[in-house]
Amino acid sequence: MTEGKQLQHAQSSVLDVHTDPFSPREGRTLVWKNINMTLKGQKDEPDRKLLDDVWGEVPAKETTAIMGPSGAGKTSLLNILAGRNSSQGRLQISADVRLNNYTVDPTNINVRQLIAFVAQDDSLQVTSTPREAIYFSAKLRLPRTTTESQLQKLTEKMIEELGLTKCADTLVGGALIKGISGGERKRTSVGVELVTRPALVFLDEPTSGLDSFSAVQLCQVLKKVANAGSSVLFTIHQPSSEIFNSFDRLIFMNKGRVFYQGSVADVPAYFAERGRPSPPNFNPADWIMSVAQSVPVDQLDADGFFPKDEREIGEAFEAEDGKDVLGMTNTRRGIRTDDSRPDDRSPGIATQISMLFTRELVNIKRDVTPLIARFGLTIFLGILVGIIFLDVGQESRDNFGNVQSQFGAVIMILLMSMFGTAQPALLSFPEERPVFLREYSTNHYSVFSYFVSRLTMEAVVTGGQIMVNLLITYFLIGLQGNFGMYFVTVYALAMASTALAVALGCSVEDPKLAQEMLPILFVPQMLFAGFFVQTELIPEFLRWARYLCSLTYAIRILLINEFEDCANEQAANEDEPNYCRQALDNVDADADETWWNWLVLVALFVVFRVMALRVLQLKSTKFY
Ligand SMILES: Nc1ncnc2c1ncn2[C@@H]1O[C@H](COP(=O)(O)OP(=O)(O)OP(=O)(O)O)[C@@H](O)[C@H]1O
Repeated sequence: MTEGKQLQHAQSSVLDVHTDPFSPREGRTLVWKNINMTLKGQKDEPDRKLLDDVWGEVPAKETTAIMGPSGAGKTSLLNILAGRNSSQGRLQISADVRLNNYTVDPTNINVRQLIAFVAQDDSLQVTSTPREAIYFSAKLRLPRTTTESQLQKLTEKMIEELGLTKCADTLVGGALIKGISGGERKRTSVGVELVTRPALVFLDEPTSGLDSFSAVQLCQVLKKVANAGSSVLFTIHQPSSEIFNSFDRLIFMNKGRVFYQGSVADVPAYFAERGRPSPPNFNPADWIMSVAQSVPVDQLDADGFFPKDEREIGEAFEAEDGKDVLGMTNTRRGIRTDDSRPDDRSPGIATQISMLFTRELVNIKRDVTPLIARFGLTIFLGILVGIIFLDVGQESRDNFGNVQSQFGAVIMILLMSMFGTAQPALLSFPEERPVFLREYSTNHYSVFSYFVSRLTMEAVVTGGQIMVNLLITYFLIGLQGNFGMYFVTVYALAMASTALAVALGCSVEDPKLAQEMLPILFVPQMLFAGFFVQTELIPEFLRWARYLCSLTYAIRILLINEFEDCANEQAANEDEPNYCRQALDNVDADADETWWNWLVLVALFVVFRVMALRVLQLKSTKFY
């Protein structure tokens, strides 16, 4: 070969490594023993052993299937190994799990991020297409040196291998948006994980919902991944004989115990030796399933099924000081091997934020109904309030009733903005939670990047919403305070309220529960703001709470903006009652302290945002 050709060859093989999802990789062997899972009985109930001394391994370069009757413990085992199940409540789990013979705690987020996990319920962004979902995963998880053209080629290859070409540009879809079929969604989830060339791949029932052709096609893809060096482990229900014979290894679970473990090729001999040979022309998978389900356990035990763990796996390696499992150094974004170079790092925070922000923009564009509803409602309520308080702001302020109506109009604008912006923020995270947790736990981006991209989007949408609200209400009502001051104050209140809403939203798992929490968000604000009940009438031990209510400060700033001039003018005429001053006094508004109100309003925004970020960080490491 000439020098030029050698160079060309070297360049093309470098390109292949980056564009081929099945390029060779260093494998990892996962070994486990003594996995027990017990459900503690209540009162006199006996304990229930759900997994009993389960042992096994997933060697590199092989596909291992977990099979067994319903309730045998397949999903429990897979979830324990993938760190998605741990002791809680009455459930007690103990396990000795080793990765390359280093003891690991699979629930540790750093270990979880080493495993590509495809869950049964695929949590994909509903407004993305399969092509976009796979590209998003590749872009954020592959080394930052991967070029755009390599990412595109890799994505296309993955789409082709998984038979997704026809639906590559159709939306994934969900409950309210029509999209690709369940099987296509499943294959997209698989593609999202495989595109990063992971060393460990776990899949929970990847073939369920697929037709037989697609199921075979998917198993071939998994086989290719294993051939490239990965360890592949998956649960499966009722495989056809073609699929069954395509696995390398089988772990057959029965009643929480290992019923068979070993090579698929050895299955017929194993059953024959124990007096249960598979009849000719019978799907071996169906046969072993029928033996496991129809023969009493005592009999199976006596026949020599349920093999004991006789492997000599020896002592686990000790992790070195300052290093985590596998002799790896723990870094901010997961575990990195010692020999990983700066170029191997996945993209930084700026790319993560820009990718997330762009996806959110596309999401809004494709699912525009919530945005239309949000702005539509703002316009409707703005017009309603504007008509009810039409020109009230222009009325003489020598009259108590007029000042009271003007006071009411300002409060209405603030309440409307607070409700209209905080409510969607409260509900949005619980809805996005499954996608966020999946992506975070598979190392797509940091919590901080997710948080900043969400905050930026919220800031833009909230700004627009407040502007629309004020353009209608301010002019219809005929308010006299400075318009710019109205905008910044209402905007600051909306951002502080959404900050609290986001903190609450991040702390609950269920969108319905988030809905139930709405009153907590608003009722205290209204109670402590001083316009329903005077502060002096609130029990002393509760008065401190008003300092936490952003509404209190926004009201003061806006009332000063609206009434301060008139309060000073009326003060010149000492014989007349000063209604503007009374309105300000009612809420303890003092023009000399405006800066203080601003300071607290901004501080509340910052404190609630940091609180939300912390809650999100804490919650994101738990994924069961
Ligand atoms: N958190 C839990 N609390 C109580 N029981 C549990 C829990 N998780 C699993 N189990 C019980 O453990 C047993 C094994 O459940 P698992 O979901 O692992 O079975 P499986 O083999 O995956 O079943 P299937 O094929 O039907 O999905 C079942 O009897 C189940 O009810």
